[in-house]
Amino acid sequence: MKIIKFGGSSVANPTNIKKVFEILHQRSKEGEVAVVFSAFGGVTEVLLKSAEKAKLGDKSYVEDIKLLEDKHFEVVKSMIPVKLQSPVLTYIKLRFNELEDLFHGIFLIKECSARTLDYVGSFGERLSAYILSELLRLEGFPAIYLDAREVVRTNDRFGNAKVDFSITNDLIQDFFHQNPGLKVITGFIASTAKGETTTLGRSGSDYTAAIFASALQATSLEIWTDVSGVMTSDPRMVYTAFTIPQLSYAEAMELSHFGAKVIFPATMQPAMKKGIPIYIKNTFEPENEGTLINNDAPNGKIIKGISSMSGISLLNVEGAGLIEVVGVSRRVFGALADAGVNVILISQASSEHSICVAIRTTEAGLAKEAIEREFIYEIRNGEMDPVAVVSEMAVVAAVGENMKHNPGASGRMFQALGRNNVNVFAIAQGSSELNISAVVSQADLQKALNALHEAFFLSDNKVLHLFLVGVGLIGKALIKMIANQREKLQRENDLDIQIHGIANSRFMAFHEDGFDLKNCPAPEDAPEAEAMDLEKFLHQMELMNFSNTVFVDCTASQDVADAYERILEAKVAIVTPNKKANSSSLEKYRQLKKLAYKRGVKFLYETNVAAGLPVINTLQDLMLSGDKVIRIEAVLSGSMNYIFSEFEKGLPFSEVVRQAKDKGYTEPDPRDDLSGMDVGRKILILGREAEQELHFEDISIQSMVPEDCVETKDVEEFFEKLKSHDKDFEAILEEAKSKGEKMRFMATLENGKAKVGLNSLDSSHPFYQLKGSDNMILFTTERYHDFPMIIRGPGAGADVTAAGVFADVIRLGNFSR
Ligand SMILES: NC(=O)C1=CN([C@@H]2O[C@H](COP(=O)(O)OP(=O)(O)OC[C@H]3O[C@@H](n4cnc5c(N)ncnc54)[C@H](O)[C@@H]3O)[C@@H](O)[C@H]2O)C=CC1
Ligand SMILES: N[C@@H](CC=O)C(=O)O
Ligand code: NA
Repeated sequence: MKIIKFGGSSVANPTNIKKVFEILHQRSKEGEVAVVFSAFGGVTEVLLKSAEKAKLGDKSYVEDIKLLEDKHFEVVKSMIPVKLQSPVLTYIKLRFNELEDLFHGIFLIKECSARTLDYVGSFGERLSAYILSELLRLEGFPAIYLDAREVVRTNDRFGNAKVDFSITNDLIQDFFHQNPGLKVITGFIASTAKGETTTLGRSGSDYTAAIFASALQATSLEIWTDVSGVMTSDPRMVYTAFTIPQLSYAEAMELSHFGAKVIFPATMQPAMKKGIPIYIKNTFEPENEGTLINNDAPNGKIIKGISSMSGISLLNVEGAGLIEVVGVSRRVFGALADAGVNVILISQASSEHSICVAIRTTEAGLAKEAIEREFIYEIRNGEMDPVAVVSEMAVVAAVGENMKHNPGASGRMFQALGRNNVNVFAIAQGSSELNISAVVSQADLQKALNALHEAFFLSDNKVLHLFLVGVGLIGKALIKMIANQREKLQRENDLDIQIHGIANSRFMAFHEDGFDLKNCPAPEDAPEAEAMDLEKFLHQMELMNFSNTVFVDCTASQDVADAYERILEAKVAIVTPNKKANSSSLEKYRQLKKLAYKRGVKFLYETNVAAGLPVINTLQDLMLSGDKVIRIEAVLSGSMNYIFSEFEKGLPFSEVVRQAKDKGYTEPDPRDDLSGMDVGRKILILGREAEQELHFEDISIQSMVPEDCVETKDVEEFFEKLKSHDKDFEAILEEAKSKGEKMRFMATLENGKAKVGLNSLDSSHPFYQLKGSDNMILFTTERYHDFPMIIRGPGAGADVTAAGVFADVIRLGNFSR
């Protein structure tokens, strides 16, 4: 015998009911079944609310009841042939006549006792199970309607009655013995010995099913609902949550105690006692295996699920007067119990200085008052502080039997929370080691759940959540590279990269699950694109509150760079090719580094200098290993090197500058390159990385921008004007040529002073050989003294730059968890 229970959503309308029949056809082929039904979706709520309305003298209950009647009529009219409808419609009509009388009575006397309310509530299941039994007969099942009030005996605690199992079991067994056929049972309702109607409380229909399963020694109990079993976490907050295939009874109890409201622990009790396996299945996705709850859930992962509870407040009872005083906790919890406050979590440190309890925020005022009343004298005498209440809290809990055998569970849990900047306010773990709970702020809940979910379930895959500002040349190339490498990274590096936010200077867009990177839209073409607003962009990034969030700045914008402090402060890592932050004031540069360190996040900017060439990392390694930089000589501009080496071939200067821009070597505004500003910024950054106190004013820069080209209204006009100077540049070229030399735009740094400008070099100089967008950096240090360390290669362009940014992102993967 198998007991199968369908919830309200499974029988909410004819379409759903047909799905239920398919399942029952299939199940009854496998052996004997009995079926328990809830009321049609939403019916019980309306009944109870209408009773409340009637009690308050609100006549609109009449319409509510009429609508309910229609709802039931409709099911019959659409599912039963006209000729056969009459007796079923009559049954419904009679029940609603009864209901009308009942409500009229409530309306008149303005009173509705718990007993009456149970009677009102019983109509939902009585109607649904009766109608469904008739429908099942038409479907060819030998269906027998069973009003559970005939067999389930309870005491008279109306609203939440206690079952008398010895009588109930006998009655159920007798009924089944005497009535062969498919029993179609009303969930939720029962009766007292005197025949008064009672109900079984929250999730009462599940309980009914478990009672029958237990009485009949069923082989299994199936609970069919609208979700595919118990999930690893709340899928509305954790998009990667998945169905847990198997749970032990204890694990299911722990999980459902918190967020996972698929089953209600008490309802499992009768089935659990008999060791009957419980399946949680989805009526709308019957092929999904769902969750099996039984005694021998295999222990694979360290934990089975992560649940949560919102709307929590923390009460802190604290004071020197508590130390080594016996009976304090009895008084605290006694006061709370007397006030009817439910305690969700308790934590007391061994110093005994404070006791901390988590309760529902709705009960916080009451709780504070109750404790302060109890300790009125201690508080007056200053032995104890007034009770501190912190609201807007939530509880997250990692649940699983396997934690008993795994010392690393709490380490992993708190590491994941800490790394993601989730502050933990209180911790509790029972000695059963089935559950570790932490109290966090409500604002951090989603991040906490995701961080834990990743740490425990996706541990084979770290996920970086990117927010990319500046989808220009470099930004686009970066997206393409990530798209192409993503699978390999997942497979071979256990790393996944998702992009949740994209922006250019005009538009921004977001995607909860991450954009489809193979077909990533431009920000302006993305669904729900909106005008770019940096403040809003950051706010949205913070709201999404992912673990391992990375802000990628591929703009050349000062405004974006100015936001880095705030971003690091929020424990979000930054990767950027934008030089503006590191080349602003020395204090700012130092402050950003300090902040990143303090907040435990990375700020990576390898592409600030020489694009993807490993210059910054190399210099940092030299410094960390104790070397000292004596001199840096470098060609640091890909565009300037391209311009001056291509120019030799005979094209007009302005034309070559345009080519450099078209090839993606220049800054968004090529005057930044020609003016030496870009190289100035780079040598400044190198100097600072070499631990020198370098300010921008310490750099002398020779600009190559003719005076009348400085103030042009846009880049086009600049190119126009530049043409008129082609002759001047040719003259410079001729002079170098006449000496057998080449022009190189260089930067040098020595003795705390930096110089940037055009030099004419003979063939003995290492820079003489440079071609195209090449950069070359010579580090003369204490260790590399006689011969400098040399780094050379293309130092500008979309691919080499995006690749450098990408490498920084991948590097972050090594730090994250
Ligand atoms: N092109 C190259 O070879 C190299 C470039 N870089 C740096 O990479 C950065 C990007 O360069 P490119 O992609 O070539 O420039 P780009 O002009 O093609 O792209 C810049 C993007 O940033 C967006 N943007 C500008 N201000 C913005 C703001 N306030 N908010 C949002 N978006 C904004 C623009 O709309 C554009 O989409 C620059 O900082 C540049 O110095 C670094 C190394 C090499
Ligand atoms: N415009 C720069 C590239 C970015 O740093 C260059 O030409 O080197
Ligand atoms: Na670099």
